[in-house]
Amino acid sequence: MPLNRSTVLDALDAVKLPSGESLVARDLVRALVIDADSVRFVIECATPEEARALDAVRAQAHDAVAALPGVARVSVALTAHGPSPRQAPKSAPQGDAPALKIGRHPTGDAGQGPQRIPGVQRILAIGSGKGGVGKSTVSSNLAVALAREGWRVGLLDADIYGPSQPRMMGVTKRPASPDGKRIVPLQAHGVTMISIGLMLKEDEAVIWRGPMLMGALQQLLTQVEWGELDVLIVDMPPGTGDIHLTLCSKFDVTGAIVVSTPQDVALLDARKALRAFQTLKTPLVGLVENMSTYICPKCGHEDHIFGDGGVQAEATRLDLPFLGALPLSVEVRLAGDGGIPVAATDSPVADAYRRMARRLIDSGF
Ligand SMILES: Nc1ncnc2c1ncn2[C@@H]1O[C@H](COP(=O)(O)OP(=O)(O)OP(=O)(O)O)[C@@H](O)[C@H]1O
Repeated sequence: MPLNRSTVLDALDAVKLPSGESLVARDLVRALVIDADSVRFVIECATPEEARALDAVRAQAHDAVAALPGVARVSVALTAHGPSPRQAPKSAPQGDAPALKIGRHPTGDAGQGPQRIPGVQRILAIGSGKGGVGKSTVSSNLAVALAREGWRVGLLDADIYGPSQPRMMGVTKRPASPDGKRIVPLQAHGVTMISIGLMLKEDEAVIWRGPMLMGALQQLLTQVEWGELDVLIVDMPPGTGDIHLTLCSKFDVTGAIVVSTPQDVALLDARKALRAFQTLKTPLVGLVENMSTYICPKCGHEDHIFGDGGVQAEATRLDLPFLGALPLSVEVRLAGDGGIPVAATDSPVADAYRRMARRLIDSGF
């Protein structure tokens, strides 16, 4: 019997949960990677409590796969979608940083051209001209909205100097690195994610420049076990710099989205970000207007406090798709701070993200 995805899933189908259902029938198996004689996968539970209760199941799953002909190594990680209900995520990562040195000089691939990541269909960079316009908020919510539309989504927080995805996605667990080389990503709200913020030791400041920064990004892209993904969203640092250069020149980036608020000054900066992606020959997938209108939570009155329709007009001027406008809403901020992105809720803003995700999928980018 050849070792492949279906033989592994058949073996896992025989592993039963305490409820009597199989692991496969409950759809808990994620990020299955078969690499020659080694098999890796993740059992993703709904809550940390459920994950803790399944430790014995994890061991049975390990043994079931290890018993298959041709398997020499098995690695099984047990993760949860997100934090327990009612438990606010703590901002500092819990536990020790993984035994993996992150941050190094890039390894050479001179002359090979842009690299693809095995199993990853598309890489989508999300950038902005300046900080604070909501690029990370849009990245996490779009990731969740795409996952809710059925896509297999990865999220890489490449905002090296200000990683905010652990807080926004409610993840505080350290990623594991069983062999000091591969990094097992985390799961939250249906999204496979990693952030440089989860990889660093306590109090370790990132003071890297140039090559070290490029090497760290290269490690996160190539050493994380992303599994099969329809899209890997990369939350870029604001502005333009070494991370942009590395991502867009060394990797086969399918497209970029630029987020801006409607003010003229923000748009001026957004133009710089657009030009940087164009210079790097990264196709522009579209523009997003964040903090578009303000809806008063008390009276429902809608105000264009940062101006009106500026990003849409810019998209028309540049002949680029306009992917949508998102309101300035306290609910968005509270959701982000609480580790449950608004797109994971049933708020009207979640609907705006759902429409944006649909537009993106339908664009066939
Ligand atoms: N539509 C919105 N309504 C209300 N608050 C928002 C909205 N979008 C973002 N915010 C809040 O604004 C702050 C900045 O957002 P975010 O971190 O996403 O910006 P950013 O562009 O990624 O900034 P940086 O790159 O500097 O990290 C956060 O507190 C976030 O919760």
